[in-house]
Amino acid sequence: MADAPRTVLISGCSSGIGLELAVQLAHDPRQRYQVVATMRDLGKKGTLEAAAGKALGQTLTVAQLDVCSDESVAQCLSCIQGGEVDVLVNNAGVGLVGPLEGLSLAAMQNVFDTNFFGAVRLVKAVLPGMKRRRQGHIVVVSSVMGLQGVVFNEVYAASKFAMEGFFESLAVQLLQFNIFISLVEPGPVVTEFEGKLLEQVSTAEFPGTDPDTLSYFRDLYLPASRELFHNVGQSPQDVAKVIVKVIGSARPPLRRQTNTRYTPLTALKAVDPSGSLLGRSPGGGHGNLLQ
Ligand SMILES: NC(=O)C1=CN([C@@H]2O[C@H](COP(=O)(O)OP(=O)(O)OC[C@H]3O[C@@H](n4cnc5c(N)ncnc54)[C@H](OP(=O)(O)O)[C@@H]3O)[C@@H](O)[C@H]2O)C=CC1
Ligand SMILES: CC1=C(/C=C/C(C)=C/C=C/C(C)=C/C=O)C(C)(C)CCC1
Repeated sequence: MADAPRTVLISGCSSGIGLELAVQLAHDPRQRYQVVATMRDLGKKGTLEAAAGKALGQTLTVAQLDVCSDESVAQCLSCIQGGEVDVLVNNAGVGLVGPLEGLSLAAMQNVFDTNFFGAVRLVKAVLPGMKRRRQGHIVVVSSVMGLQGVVFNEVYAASKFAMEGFFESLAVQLLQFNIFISLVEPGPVVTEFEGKLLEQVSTAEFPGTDPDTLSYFRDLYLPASRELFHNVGQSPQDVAKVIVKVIGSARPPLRRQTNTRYTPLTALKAVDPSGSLLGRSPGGGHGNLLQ
């Protein structure tokens, strides 16, 4: 007899990786999953529902969840049968880019509240149940920026480093409960993520930033970043496919990068302790970004 389907709770399913992952899991040919696809604003559920098609109401349900709110998390879990989540996917996330002097502390705190504390809040809510049942899987959509800092992404990278440190630490004590943690580390992915950042940058004035830094950001970083997304950016479908494999694995990996074309950059730390290679632009198109 087939095993009962596993309940998978995913945050941030209004677009991008979360949406694709929810749809792929819900269409699993062996129907191994009951997907609770969540988003903070249910007004955006149309795209997901259309992509889910016949799976909607069968293997996929949509629920409200703002990872920054205790009440919203409690309310969402109370709607899941028995409150039991077998697989939690911490996917919701926001970016922040630009010269540090021009970014407000409130904007930086929002990045940590969403990316780091949002994931911690959800884990605290589902972990007691997983421990009681002595099984579970927590998947974290981290980033290559959780392994390697990137110029003008200081706060976003710090939030992903924080996730890496937190979940790597937690993974050890959970092994005795048969609970696995997997940090998935995509490189650039072509989703609304980049568009949201570019929109934020196009209207931002970055007050208090000197002209040299502003020109470094606008004339060197932004074109190089666009080029990188264009040249090595993955589709959310491809990233979701990797996550589906990780979820389906009998012995899930602690870390999984999704883009082999980006991997050399994440190896810099190990091969170049001097830091002198860090500023070299891939392809040489923009010279050395640090000097
Ligand atoms: N795109 C990329 O290049 C990369 C992305 N990542 C990571 O992948 C994850 C998904 O991003 P991606 O699909 O690319 O981008 P999208 O912008 O398409 O998706 C982000 C999702 O997170 C949601 N979200 C934001 N804040 C909250 C919140 N407080 N509560 C619940 N949901 C929230 C958004 O909802 P809403 O629509 O309401 O804003 C949206 O559904 C993020 O963690 C990101 O850091 C990692 C590596 C690369
Ligand atoms: C590494 C690197 C660059 C930018 C990388 C970027 C922009 C990566 C984006 C990754 C994302 C979006 C991860 C999301 O979590 C530059 C500046 C092009 C050149 C110097 C080396």
